[in-house]
Amino acid sequence: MSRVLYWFRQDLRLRDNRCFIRACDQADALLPVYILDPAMEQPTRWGFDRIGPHRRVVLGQALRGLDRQLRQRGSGLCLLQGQPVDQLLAMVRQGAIDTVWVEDIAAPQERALVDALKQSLEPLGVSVYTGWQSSLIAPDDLPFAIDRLPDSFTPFRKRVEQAAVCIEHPYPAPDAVPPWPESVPYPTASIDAQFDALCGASTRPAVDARSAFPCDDPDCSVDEIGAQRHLDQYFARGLPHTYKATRNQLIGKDYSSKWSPFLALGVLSARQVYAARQHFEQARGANEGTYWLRFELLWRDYFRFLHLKYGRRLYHARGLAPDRPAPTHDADRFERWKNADTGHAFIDAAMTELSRTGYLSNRMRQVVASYLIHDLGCDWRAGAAWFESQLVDYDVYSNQGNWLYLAGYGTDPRGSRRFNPDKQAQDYDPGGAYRALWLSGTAAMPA
Ligand SMILES: Cc1cc2nc3c(=O)[nH]c(=O)nc-3n(C[C@H](O)[C@H](O)[C@H](O)COP(=O)(O)OP(=O)(O)OC[C@H]3O[C@@H](n4cnc5c(N)ncnc54)[C@H](O)[C@@H]3O)c2cc1C
Repeated sequence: MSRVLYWFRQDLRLRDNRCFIRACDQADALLPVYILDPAMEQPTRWGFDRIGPHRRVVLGQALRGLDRQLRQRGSGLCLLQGQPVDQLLAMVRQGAIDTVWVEDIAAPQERALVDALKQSLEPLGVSVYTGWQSSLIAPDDLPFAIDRLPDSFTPFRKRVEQAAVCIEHPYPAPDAVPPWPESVPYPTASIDAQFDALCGASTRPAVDARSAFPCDDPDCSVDEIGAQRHLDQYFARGLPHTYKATRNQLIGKDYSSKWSPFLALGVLSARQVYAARQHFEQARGANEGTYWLRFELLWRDYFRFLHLKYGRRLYHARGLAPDRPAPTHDADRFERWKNADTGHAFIDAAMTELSRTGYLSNRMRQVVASYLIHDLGCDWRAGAAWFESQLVDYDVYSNQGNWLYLAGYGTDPRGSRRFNPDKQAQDYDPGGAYRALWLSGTAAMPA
């Protein structure tokens, strides 16, 4: 009799969740667990909450959705709160668990937790298995070993494209999930009540009708069913064909795919997105828009592979460029940036959008990050931490990689990247509609 515990982290889905499928195959009894870690409730070293209100909303949606999927298959989600290793150790004892499965996340804190878990459990005879599954391309399918990953994106993309690397098909969800171990009782309260009790239902942010990704709208629900619905409507409306032309716009729901919140919580896999895109190209034709979506997914992979190659070094103040001067910081300027009070209308509009909605276009992420680092002289790590707190699509790899890249401590061969905010406003908000939307509500504003 094999009793397995599956620890869900950034993979809150059943479809194309290879580690979960393997755990199900192996188990006679299986306990699916998610842990709310109090470390995430601690303020950051920069003095604000590590998880802001919009991130709590999407996490709640994803966990409720996962619980529904599990219940439909005769199981359910065991929601715990506490230090993860302690919690898992207690559940292993209570459930007489012999095997733990968890997705591999190649970021230092996430890896340290798994290392600590192995140290606690392996002496007890409990095996801990990890599996890599968050990239589009499996690392073993790359045309080079990971330590030979090119140090900038373009050669990486070219080599992957030249090698015509094959992308695996997504796996279906398991039809049934093994029952919980008998010694672990199902909770009496619903997952809604548990989540609200643990995370505080009263802290829900107000709905903002201007949002480019209104996470309170049922159409945007960040769970497995919502992800499929979102994907279906995006392709059905032919939006990939216009993606290249619209991707730098700033207002509305459709200028970019808005796949990122689903991917970040893991309610959708990159392979599912890719398969849908392939199907769309076969049925309705490829063009530069469909190509460019693939191109962006390769950026997402690139930051993942950089973590596999460099790990902890990406978290040093000077990242991959130890010979460059260390970042400077000014706490007062940082506060003003974060609170949309810099006096630069384009920047303040974006920082308002971010804190009101938890989403920001890629263009404005680049502009405000560059402004913080290169115009205000602040530490990129403070900016990265603020994005981590706010973004509904926070993804450790993409966030760290993009901030490092803009600060010039990453892999960009051109060194640091400054975006001139006045020119950016002229180019991307020539009529001032974006600034008007976020600074005064509605009225158009001169450039
Ligand atoms: C400073 C900074 C921080 C960022 N932090 C995050 C983050 O925490 N989480 C996150 O998912 N993305 C992050 N990005 C990347 C990018 O801004 C978002 O992925 C994108 O805006 C999400 O919207 P979308 O899904 O509509 O993207 P689309 O433009 O429709 O792109 C499709 C998908 O490609 C991927 N992608 C697109 N651009 C990038 C990129 N530059 N880097 C990595 N992947 C990309 C995403 O998975 C995205 O969902 C950051 C960018 C910057 C400049």
